[in-house]
Amino acid sequence: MAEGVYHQEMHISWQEFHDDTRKLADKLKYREWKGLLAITRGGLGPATVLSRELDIVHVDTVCIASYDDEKSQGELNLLKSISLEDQGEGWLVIDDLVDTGKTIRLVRELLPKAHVATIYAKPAGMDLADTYLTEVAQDCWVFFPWEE
Ligand SMILES: O=P(O)(O)OC[C@H]1O[C@H](OP(=O)(O)OP(=O)(O)O)[C@H](O)[C@@H]1O
Repeated sequence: MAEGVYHQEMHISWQEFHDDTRKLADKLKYREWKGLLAITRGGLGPATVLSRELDIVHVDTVCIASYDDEKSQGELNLLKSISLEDQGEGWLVIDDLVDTGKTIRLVRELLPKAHVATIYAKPAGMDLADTYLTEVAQDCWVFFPWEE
């Protein structure tokens, strides 16, 4: 593990990811969504499951890169933005994790009325997610199955 702010790690299996994303979907079934936006790349896996669970066919991406391989976050790089009517009202944005909240802050600037959901949330950024499933300690680095 890299030195610095991370002192623990958590490895999520494909089964755990699938189970957790279905539980997140249950929290999001209270309304119809106009569409689903995945924040790349971490939101792509959850978007596959959510689009089925919530029966959303209109799926698009907001492409943002930040962390490098050394677990340090560089400047956010907005590779593909999106423009929606009504400031994103009625749209669901999905990411795997909110950590510092920098990524979601940028998405909220683009789509202030969209509903932002993540499966996992760390304390520093959790208030920026409208819905999340599970809190993770700030000093824990999460490994997703698609990264192993
Ligand atoms: O709350 P923050 O501190 O902004 O961190 C969370 C973001 O970091 C990860 O993406 P990353 O930039 O590593 O890119 P990836 O999804 O391509 O792995 C994750 O998928 C979130 O998008």
